This record gives sequence, C-alpha cells and structure tokens, in this order.
Amino acid sequence: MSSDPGNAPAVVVRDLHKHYGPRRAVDGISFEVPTGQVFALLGPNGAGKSTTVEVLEGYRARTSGEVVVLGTDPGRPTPAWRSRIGIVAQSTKDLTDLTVLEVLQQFAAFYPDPRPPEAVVDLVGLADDARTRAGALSGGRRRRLDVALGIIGDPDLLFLDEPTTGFDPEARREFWTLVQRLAAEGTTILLTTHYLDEVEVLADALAVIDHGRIVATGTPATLAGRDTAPATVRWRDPDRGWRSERTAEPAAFVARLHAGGGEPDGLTVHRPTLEDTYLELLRTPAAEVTR
Ligand SMILES: Nc1ncnc2c1ncn2[C@@H]1O[C@H](COP(=O)(O)OP(=O)(O)OP(=O)(O)O)[C@@H](O)[C@H]1O
Repeated sequence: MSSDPGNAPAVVVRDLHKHYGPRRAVDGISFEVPTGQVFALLGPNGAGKSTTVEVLEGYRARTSGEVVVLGTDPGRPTPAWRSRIGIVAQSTKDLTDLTVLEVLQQFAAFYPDPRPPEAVVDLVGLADDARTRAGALSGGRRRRLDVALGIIGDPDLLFLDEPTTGFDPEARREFWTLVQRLAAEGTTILLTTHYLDEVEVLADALAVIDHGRIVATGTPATLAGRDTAPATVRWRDPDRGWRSERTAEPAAFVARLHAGGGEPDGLTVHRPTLEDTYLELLRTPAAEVTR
C-alpha cells in the first residue's frame, strides 16, 4: 500500500525525461501540484504537455526521473490508484448506441465509490440530453460527456487535457464554473491548455513549458514578475501627438502629467497581461529566463 499523507502534494515531478528516439519530448522538468489546487501546464504545440500528463496518468513509460502521483509511482499503477484519478483526454472516446445516462451508469460500475450518474448528468449540464444517444451529441456536448466520464468515479485528482477546445464562449464559461465547483469540493486538477484566459480564471498556479522544459512557474498574477513589471502610460499630447512612457511608478507619472496640463487626452496605463508575459517567455532563449 502506498503512503499518501493528507498534506503531501498530489503530484511530484523531479527531473522527468521522456525521449522518443533522439527527440527529447520532455527534457528534465520538475514541479509539484499541492493537494486541492488547480495547476495549469501551459505551452505551445509540441511543448511536451501531453507527454508529461500521460506519464503522470500511468499511460506512458518515462525515460528517467522521479514521479509520484497520489503517493504512487504511475509507472506501477494499481487498480485502487487508478480509481482515484479521473482523465479527460484530448481525443473523445468511441461512443456507443447507449444514452448519456446509460454510458455513465456503465462507467460508474467500474469504480468503488462513484458519484450518482444522475447527479453527474446535472453537474455537467447534460440533463436535457440524459436520454439522448451518446453518439448523437454535438461536439461541445460530447465534450461534456467526456468530462462526466472523467468525474464519475469521484476522483481525488482530475486531468483535463485541453478541455475546452472547440467550445463556444458560453460553453467555456459553463465549463469553468464546473471546474471551480469541483475545485471547491477539494478535487486537485491538472489542466493543460493553450488558453491564457482559462489559466487566469481557473489556475492557482502554472508552469510554462516549451521544448520539453519549464521556462517559468508561478501564479497567473505574478508569473515572471509581471505584477511588478514597468507599466506603459499612453496619452495624446495636444502639440506632439501620441506619446508613451514606460515607468515603474505610473501613478506618480500620471500625477505629474496632470499637474502639467490637466486631464490627459486618451490616457491609458498598461501592465503586461498574462498573454504578453507568456509570449515574451516563449521569445526569450531558455538560458536567459529567470526561474
Ligand atoms: N509517440 C510519439 N512518438 C514520437 N514523438 C512523439 C510521440 N508523441 C509525441 N511526440 C513528440 O513529442 C513532442 C511533444 O509532444 P506532446 O504531444 O507532448 O506536446 P504537447 O505540448 O502536448 O502539444 P499539443 O499542444 O500540440 O498537444 C512533439 O515534438 C511530438 O511530435
């Protein structure tokens, strides 16, 4: 039996490598996911996110490194351990002629302590489609069924791999609310995504991964020092047209501007957004990034 004290991190990754022949898909990454947190792995196509997650899920052998997930090495998964994790993968599962509710009832039978299927149907917003054939669902609603299948076993740790790709804006917001509910109930969530707004809304912490390496870790608000980065003040000078100034003290600068000529025309104060910071991290050679 593996040890899993309550305050231990849900996930520990130390110097993980995964090579496909000469390709270093994951090239020495380390991070921890504290129990109860929503942690995002963010990175461009081919960065190594899915490979990392598949190793953590116990579906891909690693080349080297230490990995502990819910107290267990996923390289040696047990049925009891599997029942404690939920997976919503990128590709949708083959669906049968069964209805949404029947599919969930069937999957619930695989777990020792599942959530009630009817409650899961409600939770993911599929109540109207409970008796729809699963194969007849639209793309977005099919994705909700994927999420339902991921949580039917009432997992302690849920992997969400690019969960909202293909969602319309309303469906994304509803999905975010669902993730927030699961997190509030204590589910630890590891999310991979390309969407910066999704990270900003959902993640307690994140790691940016590029070319198989982590180039920055932090919270969405403070990643790579963006909260203390200089601001850019922009305004239109009546004589000289549009002006801009980068300053660490934007309030003092705007006060001086105001004292010199009243209310500045077209005034904006801009600090780097998460997207600005992320794109800058990907432009910066790995050796120059402060971790
Ligand atoms: N089975 C495999 N055999 C060989 N190379 C692979 C295999 N799976 C992934 N790769 C390569 O490993 C690298 C990382 O891929 P991975 O799918 O982990 O990235 P990702 O960050 O999840 O990308 P995406 O956002 O596109 O899903 C890529 O260069 C990819 O081509």
